[in-house]
Amino acid sequence: MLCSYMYKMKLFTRNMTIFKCYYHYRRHSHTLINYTEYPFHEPNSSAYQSLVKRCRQSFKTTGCCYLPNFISNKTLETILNEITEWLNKYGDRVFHSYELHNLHLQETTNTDEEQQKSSKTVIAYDQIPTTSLLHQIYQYNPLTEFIRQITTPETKLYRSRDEMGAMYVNIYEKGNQLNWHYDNSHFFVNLLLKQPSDEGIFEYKIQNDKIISRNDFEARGLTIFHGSQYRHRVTEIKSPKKERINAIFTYATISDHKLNDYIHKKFFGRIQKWDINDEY
Ligand SMILES: O=C(O)CCC(=O)C(=O)O
Ligand SMILES: [Fe+2]
Repeated sequence: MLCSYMYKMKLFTRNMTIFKCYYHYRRHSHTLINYTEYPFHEPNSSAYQSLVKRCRQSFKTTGCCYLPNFISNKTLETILNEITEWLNKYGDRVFHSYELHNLHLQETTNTDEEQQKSSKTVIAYDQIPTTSLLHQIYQYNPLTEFIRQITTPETKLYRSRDEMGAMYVNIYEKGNQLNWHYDNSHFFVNLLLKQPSDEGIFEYKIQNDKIISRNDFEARGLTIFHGSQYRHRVTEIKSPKKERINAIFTYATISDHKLNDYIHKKFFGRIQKWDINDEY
């Protein structure tokens, strides 16, 4: 009797262990982020701690921390399908921006100033459904905490509250580029979703105007870049069949960060918030 009871208990414990392993596997294998390389779910682990250290060091000394294979192939595929769906639905209501600007992304005022030409298509935050994978990644608290530890470990960091600029998707097609500039925000976080190997390349200038060309950047990679300190650009897409797609995640050290109407008009082509419910 006792023996049979103990046997059942043993079986139960074994099944529980199998279930726990399976649950852990499901949770962490079929999720958004590549948890094997980026163990955000185990912030106390030495693997996580050394990732933070390495990335912080790289951001501080070179202005750039690049995390290849940040999301899985499956996540990428779903995100790209979602973007195609939005583009089909929204048609020409996404913003195609054409800009002449100076190095600080302002309108050029005097004729001596070098004029920079930029153009791209933008899907704004209020056009991105809350159910989308991009939204889930942006809203993932451990990612925000990681970004804080890399960029501003001495202060708090919040996701932006801006209706259009908190997170947005940039699409560069033939003739598009983002010319040399410094960002208004301290840094940017960029999830690459499509990257041709030889066009639409992210470049930045370091000491003595030396240009660093990041030909090594690939779709699925995440970049944290000190855009207020380093002049940077995305080179022109020249071929008709190539495109570069990326999502920008915006953070701020204040809890209610919002852009003004002028910036909304300039970068998103409108002042009025998009009512996503009207479009479905
Ligand atoms: O699209 C990129 O990779 C760079 C974007 C950028 O420089 C910016 O949003 O300020
Ligand atoms: Fe920038």
